[in-house]
Amino acid sequence: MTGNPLPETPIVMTIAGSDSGGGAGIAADLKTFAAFGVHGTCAITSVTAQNTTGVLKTFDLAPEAVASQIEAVCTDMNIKWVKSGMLASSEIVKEVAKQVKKHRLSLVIDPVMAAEAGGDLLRKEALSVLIEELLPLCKVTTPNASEAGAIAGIPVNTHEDAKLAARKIADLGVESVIVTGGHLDATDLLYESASGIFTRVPGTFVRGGTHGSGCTYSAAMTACLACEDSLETAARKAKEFVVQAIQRSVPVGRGAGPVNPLGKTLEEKERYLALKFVKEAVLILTDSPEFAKLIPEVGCNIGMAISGARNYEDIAAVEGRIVKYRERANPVGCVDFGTDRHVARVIFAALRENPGIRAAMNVKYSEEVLAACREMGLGLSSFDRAEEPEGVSTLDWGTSEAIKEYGGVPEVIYDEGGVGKEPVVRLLGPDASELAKLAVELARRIK
Ligand SMILES: Cc1ncc(COP(=O)(O)OP(=O)(O)O)c(N)n1
Ligand SMILES: Cc1nc(C(=O)O)sc1CCOP(=O)(O)O
Repeated sequence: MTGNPLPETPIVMTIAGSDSGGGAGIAADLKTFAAFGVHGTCAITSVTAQNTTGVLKTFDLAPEAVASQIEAVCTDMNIKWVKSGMLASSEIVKEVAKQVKKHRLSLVIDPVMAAEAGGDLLRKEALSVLIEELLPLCKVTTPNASEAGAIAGIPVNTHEDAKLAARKIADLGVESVIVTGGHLDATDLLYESASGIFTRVPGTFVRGGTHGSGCTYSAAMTACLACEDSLETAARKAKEFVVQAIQRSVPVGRGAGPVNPLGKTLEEKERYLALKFVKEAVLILTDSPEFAKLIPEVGCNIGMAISGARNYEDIAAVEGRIVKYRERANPVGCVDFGTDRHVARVIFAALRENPGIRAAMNVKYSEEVLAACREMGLGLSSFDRAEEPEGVSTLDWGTSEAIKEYGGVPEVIYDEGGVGKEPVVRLLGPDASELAKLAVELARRIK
């Protein structure tokens, strides 16, 4: 075969502790590496018994165990960029310095000292070893304000303090310093010692869900640098990445919620699948000559939600509905997110009861359609528009009423209409393409 070879996947490493709660340390780092599409490897320095409320115990590994892990990976794989996180003890810091020199690694240091929720992660006496032996070997270090203050020996409460601290840290022999701004405001400060230039990297301040954000930020920097981004580009991408990972934090545990580095990747996959299922459904409906007779006067739509859907933008459906034209079903517009309201309300009411029911569509009401549904063994429930209280959304209220009456989400929810309101039958199920097949089968059973 000829043609260009695929670009090599960069291989990176994290030298850090494990967090049993899955929020920080190597868990955050490896998820972040995966989200950036680089191959992540790890050398564990310490096993922490940790959760969202803090660090309960730490079990530091012997320096030889850390060295062995680095050796195993570096003698087998082509590694350039590595990051360090929790280094725990002077002995481990010294060993990591030895390995960085031996394997000529480009190092990003996240100078982890303590966990946000409480618990020391670097012994007091190890700080001077970190300052004297490891920091001079690194390309970039990413302290937060309090870590920058501890290294520089000054309190860091303002941007001017952060600038002074960054210069002092650079004077230790560090090429670039990024004082991350989560504790001051949302702005990070990047200092490049060769040029003496400061660059501000602004971000969005997000409250809560920040456990593991420092680890995620430095892992994102490492991944971007391994992909040959410039320092400033890497700093901007890492900032953007950490903000969206905090925004997607999942509420686990009773304390500081962990960041969710893979949240966006999974959401993108969900969006791809929802679009795919609805597009398949539209093809099934438009390819079937029988289906046209099930299209109501108001038109029909079919929609599917991504998992964890929160608003209309999380539901894919047909823009402008599906209408009957020349005795065939025709989509008016494209399948896209945020295009539908009615079917979306039905889906949201169903999701509240059963998160597995993600798709709905409406079809023409008739006694014959209801009889065919019963014949097919589908579960039916209904609501009466005459009983609708004032100030509610009909479909939100009506679907919930029908679900309550049925004791779960039925496959079919209908209403018999009202003054100026066409009666409608709605089909509900886990995915849009199966619903479309069901609708075609229903159409075949009626005249
Ligand atoms: C094992 C381990 N390593 C590092 C940290 C600190 O992580 P960080 O990203 O700074 O987040 P917080 O813990 O401060 O929320 C850790 N906790 N555990
Ligand atoms: C008009 C209508 N009524 C429905 C019902 O369930 O009562 S479903 C439906 C079609 C979907 O409409 P849109 O794409 O404008 O949200």
